Amino acid sequence: MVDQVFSNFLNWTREHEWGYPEQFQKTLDNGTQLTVWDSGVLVVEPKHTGDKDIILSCAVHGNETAPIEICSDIIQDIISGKQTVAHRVLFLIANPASINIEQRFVEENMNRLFSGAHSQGDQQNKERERAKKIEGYCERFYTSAPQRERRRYHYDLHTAIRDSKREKFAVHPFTDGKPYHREQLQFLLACGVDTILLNQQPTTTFSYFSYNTFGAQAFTVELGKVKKFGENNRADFQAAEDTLRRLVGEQALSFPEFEPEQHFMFAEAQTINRQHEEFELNFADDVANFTAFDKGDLLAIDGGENIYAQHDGEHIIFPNAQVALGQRALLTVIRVPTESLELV
Ligand SMILES: O=C(O)CCC(=O)N[C@@H](CCC(=O)O)C(=O)O
Ligand SMILES: [Zn+2]
Repeated sequence: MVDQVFSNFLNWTREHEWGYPEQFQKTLDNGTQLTVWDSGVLVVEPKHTGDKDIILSCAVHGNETAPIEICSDIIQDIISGKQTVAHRVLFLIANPASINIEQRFVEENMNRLFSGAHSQGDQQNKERERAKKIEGYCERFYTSAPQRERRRYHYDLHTAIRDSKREKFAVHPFTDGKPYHREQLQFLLACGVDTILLNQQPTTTFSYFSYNTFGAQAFTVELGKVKKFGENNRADFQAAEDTLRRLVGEQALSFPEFEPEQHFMFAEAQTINRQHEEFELNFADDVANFTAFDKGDLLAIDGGENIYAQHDGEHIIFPNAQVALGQRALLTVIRVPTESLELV
């Protein structure tokens, strides 16, 4: 079995879509230790590890294939010795069953199940069980690091359902007053991500969980548009892949000098949760993310209640009228000057 696990970790993971009860280990010729905690859960530890503990996750949504291809390629290059490893890394292929059915999720959107949401209410399903286990793997990974100063990172890689006027963007979890990190903005810029959405309230997303629970620098990173396996133009993702490989493989990353005008920051204006079966968006399915509306424009009708833009230049993100009741059907954001933010 161990040969199967490491010869193609993604394929083996997909064959055991809801988990695998045994662990596997392998030590590479260069001394790097590989430990499989579960299907889709791989810990990589170099012999002399640097000070970063990095989580790279993909397939929280199973039809977002480009991040899965990127993670799989990096994993296989680590196993073959082609990709160097300077820091501890936890790779998570979060929802393999949803990959297998080529859908965003099987029963329930996994990216609404973190920070304990998996155990709230009466509902039980495999995505809830998996989200709970994933929380445990993150805790085990961050807390089993060597006892010296550590820096924690988590990039949760996604692609978006709609086209986007700003192709690559990241969601920064709610900070509750803590400052933003210039180094992270520079890292994301090197990935080709020049646009950051600043959440203004806690969420039950994976990146908020890592940020809030473990103090990790954590982001949901939207790298492009949802496509099927094999249909992604990998050149569109090259900067992101190269930068993730540098993060894993180099002791310290250096970036060009921070220039505020290179970063496009947007603050959450409204989060519109669907409250009624009768819910409609007041714009077409092909209206792209980051399309701007003006104050007073009708955005959605929820059970007879009209929901309007509250600002000029209010940009729509992630519109989806089909979400489950109570879940986010639309996020709106407004541009904020980078200089107005507290940056360290
Ligand atoms: O394109 C869409 O509508 C959804 C893309 C996606 O999966 N986005 C994440 C964002 C998570 C966050 O707000 O941090 C999601 O909706 O789970
Ligand atoms: Zn997603």
